[in-house]
Amino acid sequence: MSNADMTLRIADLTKTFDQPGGGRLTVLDVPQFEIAAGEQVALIGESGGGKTTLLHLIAGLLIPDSGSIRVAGTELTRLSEQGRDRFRASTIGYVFQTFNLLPAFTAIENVRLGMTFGHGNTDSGRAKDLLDRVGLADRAHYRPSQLSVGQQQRVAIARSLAGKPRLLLCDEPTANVDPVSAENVLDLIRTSCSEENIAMLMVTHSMHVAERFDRVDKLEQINRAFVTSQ
Ligand SMILES: Nc1ncnc2c1ncn2[C@@H]1O[C@H](COP(=O)(O)OP(=O)(O)OP(=O)(O)O)[C@@H](O)[C@H]1O
Repeated sequence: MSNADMTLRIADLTKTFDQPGGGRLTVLDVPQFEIAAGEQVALIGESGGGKTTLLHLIAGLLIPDSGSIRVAGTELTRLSEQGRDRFRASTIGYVFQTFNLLPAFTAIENVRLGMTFGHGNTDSGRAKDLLDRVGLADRAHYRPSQLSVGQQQRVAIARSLAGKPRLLLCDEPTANVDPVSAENVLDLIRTSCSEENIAMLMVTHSMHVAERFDRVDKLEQINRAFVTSQ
């Protein structure tokens, strides 16, 4: 496929960390990893293998030792830290296992924050639509502590979509919610990405989640470095 058809294109990526006992640990050595526009990919792998590290690199929260990371045609490794922050806000959505909502703000304010970082001004209509889409129109003015855990995760999903990202990164988004909410969360993310043609990479430990995806990649298959904490 051509560059234009690829939302994510990684080449010859390496990432090492200092080890507490001295020396450096190579966590990632990925010759090639690509996600096409609108494609949905589940990433599975052993604990400590480097899945979260890979998501952080793609989000520009970490920088690699070497290699190339292109997201929607932009080479992240050429951007400054500020440039990466700006690019992330406008182009990448991130759903965390632990939601990361701001406790002092209501549901709708949390969703709007996903836009302020991206475009400077907020679109109240879209924030409302997103809360409606995740089934929380009647909870718009509740703070996170006044919401159930599953509802908090749905607010976090609405926030991640607020800036109209091209790529959504999800790190175990169903790990902390009950099985019924997990199904809802998964459906919601997948449907929202399909509707807005957002490419998506979801890290999961759950085979139940992974088997819902057409494409399931094992980190061990794309990563020549092999690290495990088990
Ligand atoms: N800042 C850091 N400094 C040193 N080592 C680190 C750092 N961050 C991660 N590592 C190491 O990198 C490896 C990969 O960690 P990472 O969190 O990416 O794994 P993971 O596949 O997401 O694991 P899990 O499935 O358990 O969440 C681990 O061995 C970890 O100890």
